[in-house]
Parts: sequence; C-alpha cells; structure tokens
Amino acid sequence: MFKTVVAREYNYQDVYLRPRHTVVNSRKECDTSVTLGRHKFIMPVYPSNMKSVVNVDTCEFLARRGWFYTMHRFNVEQVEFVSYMQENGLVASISIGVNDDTIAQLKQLQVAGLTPEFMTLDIANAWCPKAERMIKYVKDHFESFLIVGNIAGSDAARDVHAWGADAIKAGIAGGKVCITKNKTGFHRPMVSTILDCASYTREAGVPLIADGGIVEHGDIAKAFACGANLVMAGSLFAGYDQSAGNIIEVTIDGQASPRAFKEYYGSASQYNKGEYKNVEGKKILIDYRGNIERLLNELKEDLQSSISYVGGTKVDDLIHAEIISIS
Ligand SMILES: NC(=O)C1=CN([C@@H]2O[C@H](COP(=O)(O)OP(=O)(O)OC[C@H]3O[C@@H](n4cnc5c(N)ncnc54)[C@H](OP(=O)(O)O)[C@@H]3O)[C@@H](O)[C@H]2O)C=CC1
Ligand SMILES: Nc1nc2c(ncn2[C@@H]2O[C@H](COP(=O)(O)O)[C@@H](O)[C@H]2O)c(=O)[nH]1
Repeated sequence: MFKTVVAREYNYQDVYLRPRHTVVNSRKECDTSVTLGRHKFIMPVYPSNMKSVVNVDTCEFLARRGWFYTMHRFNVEQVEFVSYMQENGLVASISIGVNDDTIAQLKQLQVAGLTPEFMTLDIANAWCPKAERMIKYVKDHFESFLIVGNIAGSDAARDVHAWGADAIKAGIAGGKVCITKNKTGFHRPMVSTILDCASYTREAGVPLIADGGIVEHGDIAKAFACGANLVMAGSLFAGYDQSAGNIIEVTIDGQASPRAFKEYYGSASQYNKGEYKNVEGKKILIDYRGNIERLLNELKEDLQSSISYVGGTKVDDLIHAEIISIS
C-alpha cells in the first residue's frame, strides 16, 4: 500500500481524566501557581495575544493581579508599552513577528535601553526559516525570556528549542476562529499535539504552552495531564468587560431588548489584517459576560478542584492523571 492514515489522534473532547484518591482537606490547599523564567504567576492560564482579546488595559489588569499575559503584536508601540508597564513595576510581555519591521521595533527597544521580561514570537508555524532567524536575533541581542509558537509536534519542538527558544507554544489550527484546517487541510488535535510535544519538552526541561481549543474549563486540566505547563486561550477570555473586543448589541427577532455580544476575530482574519490576503481566521460574535473577575475566580477554583481529583497539591501533579479515551 502506498500510504495509510498515520494515527488516531485526540482532542480535549475525546478524553477525560480518571479520578484518584484526594489527599487535601480543602480545595483551597491546592496551589495553582506557575513559574515561568524568573517570575511566578498565580495561575498557569492566560489570554491569547490577539487584538480582539487583549489591549493595554487588559494586560495591566492581569499583571496587577499576578496573572501572566502577553500583549499582541498588531500596531503596538513597543517602546511605549514596555516603558509603561515597567515604570509601574509590572512585568513587560510583548509579542513579535518574524519580518524586518520586528527587527526595527527591537532596535528601538535597544536604543531606549529597554528589555521586556518576556517576548513571544507569534507566527502560525514557527518551524520555519524566518522564525529561526528571529529567535537567533532576539537571543543575540536581549536577555528576555523567549516563548516561540506555534508548533504541533516533538520534531518541531526539538528544532525550535535548538534555535534558542526558552519556552514553546503548541497548537496549530485548533482555535475557535481558526479556518486554517478548512483552507489548508492542516491541523492536529490538541491532546495529541500536547502529548507529542511534551515527549520532548518534559525531557528537555522546556516549558510547554498549550494554545487554543479550550472549550470547557476542564480542558485546562486535561492539557496539564498531557504535559503542558501553561495554557493560552482566546475565546474563553474574549467576552468580558476587560477583553479588548467591541461590544455589539443585536436585536433578535421577537425579543424586546437587544442582546449584547463581543466581537472575537482571528489574528489572520481579514478584519485584523485589513485586507483579504492569506486569510486563515474569521470574526464571530460571542456572548457578552460582564466583569472578568468572576471567570478568573472560577478558573482558579476549578483548577484547584482538578488538582484535588488527581490526588495532588500543585498543578504539575496533574501529569499523574490517567487519560481515558471515550470515543
Ligand atoms: N495557531 C494557529 O493555528 C494559527 C495562528 N495564526 C495567527 O495569525 C497571525 C498571522 O500569522 P502568520 O500568517 O503566520 O503571520 P504573518 O501573516 O504575520 O506572516 C509572517 C511572515 O511569515 C511568512 N509566512 C507566513 N506563513 C508562511 C508559510 N506558511 N510559509 C512561508 N512563509 C510564511 C509571511 O510571508 P507571506 O505572507 O508572503 O507568506 C510573512 O512574511 C499570527 O498572529 C498567528 O499566530 C494564523 C494561522 C494559524
Ligand atoms: N488558524 C488561526 N488561528 C488563530 C487565529 N488567530 C488566533 N489563532 C489561534 O487561536 C488561539 C485561540 O483559540 P481559542 O480556541 O482559545 O479561541 C490563539 O491563541 C491562536 O493560537 C487565526 O486567525 N487563525
């Protein structure tokens, strides 16, 4: 036979975690903190670096509460952003691209004597020559902790780490506003993506960030069970007052008062790009949900509960969870 289907692969919805003996007396005893580089954050989950999810206010809001964040890279004054955050005693975490405009932005940071604590190289497939060039440039010129994404397998993780990445972000074409899989045929389900990437990153001691595809809060615990160290999510965070997207009111047939939604669009959507070129994302409306504080508290409570179900006391104990396939 010329070819066969390589493997059965799994998404979050295809698996659950098998409960174990709980050792704590209260879920509050479970520690949700995570250390990335030289910094400790109160939760291992953070919003996507997308223009419809975060803006300066979102980043400041999260940083002040001890959450990790990454500013997006679209029309951002990097010098202004980094100095603003650092002057306020907050961690500066920016996103960068792979082209010469990024080199120009990085030179401006150097001239201003600024070093962001974190940089995230943001491209759809970071397993490519332009990403290699940019990783090497950043590592040659800055002390910043460099997250590189996205990739979808251990082979890519190995290369990107060898090029100089300090942490790796994984997940290709699994996002809610993604149309990459429809337009190109390429995608890898998240559970399989994480398991494969973690087979390299765990051994190498490189933090792994699982990006996209979170539908239920429990998917976050599943990501850690597969070997991720942090989770990035877009749609989960996009519906709130503190999220960056516009509020849209829609009057639905037969209803007296309009219903509120938030705009959520992909970084590779026509809306974000300003032109219909290499479009691999779409714009949707998602339910408006009010203040984000409730979500942040609930995410913490749910993760503490997950840690208790695995019989652990900290996030990394979730790696001991047995993963059950239900499909
Ligand atoms: N996580 C995911 O699954 C995906 C995420 N995205 C997001 O959308 C945004 C835009 O992403 P992206 O299109 O990667 O970046 P850009 O549009 O910013 O492209 C960056 C540069 O890389 C080149 N490039 C991009 N893709 C390829 C490719 N497949 N082969 C060769 N060169 C390439 C582009 O050249 P040229 O345009 O000439 O090809 C361009 O010069 C990012 O924020 C990204 O995270 C997009 C798709 C999937
Ligand atoms: N294929 C595309 N993926 C995109 C685009 N913009 C962002 N993204 C990725 O999606 C996640 C968020 O996913 P969600 O399921 O949590 O909503 C984000 O972090 C990016 O990795 C895009 O235009 N096309």
